[in-house]
Amino acid sequence: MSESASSERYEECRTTADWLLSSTKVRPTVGIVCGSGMGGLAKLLKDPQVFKYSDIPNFPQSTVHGHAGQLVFGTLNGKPCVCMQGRFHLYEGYTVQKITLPMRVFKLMGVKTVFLTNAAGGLNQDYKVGDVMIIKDHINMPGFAGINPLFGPNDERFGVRFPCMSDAYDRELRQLARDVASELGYSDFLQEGVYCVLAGPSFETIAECRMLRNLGADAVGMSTVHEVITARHAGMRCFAMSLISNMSVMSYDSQEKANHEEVLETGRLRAKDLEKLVSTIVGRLEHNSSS
Ligand SMILES: O=P(O)(O)O[C@@H]1C[C@H](O)[C@@H](CO)O1
Ligand SMILES: Nc1nc2[nH]cnc2c(=O)[nH]1
Repeated sequence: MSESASSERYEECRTTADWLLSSTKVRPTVGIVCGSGMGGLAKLLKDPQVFKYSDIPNFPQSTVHGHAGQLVFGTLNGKPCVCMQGRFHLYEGYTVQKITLPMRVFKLMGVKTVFLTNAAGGLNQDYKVGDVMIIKDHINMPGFAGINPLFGPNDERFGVRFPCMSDAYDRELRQLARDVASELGYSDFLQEGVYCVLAGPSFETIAECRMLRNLGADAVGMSTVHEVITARHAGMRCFAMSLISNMSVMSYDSQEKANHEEVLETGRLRAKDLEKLVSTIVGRLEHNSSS
């Protein structure tokens, strides 16, 4: 990508952010990205203002069942928020830069903290379906093949050329989440671990699951990491959680088969708990963080 193409990308994000800021009075400091089947979070926003992705300049469209495809502004527990009810994935055919455009738009709208949720397969055999895993670190598999949202000329208006990723998942927010989960009586299904992103859309083979587990991954999915890299590059704090929607198949004797319907069904079963967890954490942000 040339310098001028990089500059065009900045202008593209600026146009989108300006269009949104002129269309709503909400000035969000918190950005939320809903994972597969977890769009209900957006319904918690008070005085919601909804924009279909198809009406937002430069926004991609959601093509996946369980991702409604709209941006919702409002307040959550008193905090001005913008919530993506549906995200974009590499396997939909978008470039990694396009699927992460909303993070830069968040930044240009004034967002300080980003909350991300996703559905993921459980690789750690101590996990069970319905567990919620706070992400403490990630493995960016597409990154090993050169698929990184920061590839190409760096635009200093967003961030530095070589951003640190050892602090990608905010330590304070993870502690806050553990405290809130304990207060809500969620400790029995709370985990903390490493999320590995693959490009999808095919689910993993048994050999791939075993390899990922050996590499240190606790859960595997198809999202979040690109968004986190882009958000961290732009200086926003990140907190992310995986809902373990299915257990990865690790044995050749197993008859289990990963499928999207099970992913959405687990989302429905755990939806209320996830919503309560995220909204309570958001409500407490100012007591525990600078945002
Ligand atoms: O957007 P997320 O990461 O929650 O979506 C996961 C990964 C695939 O898009 C889909 C597979 O069921 O769910
Ligand atoms: N790659 C991957 N993504 C998922 N999203 C939800 N479950 C899974 C899974 O088992 N594997």
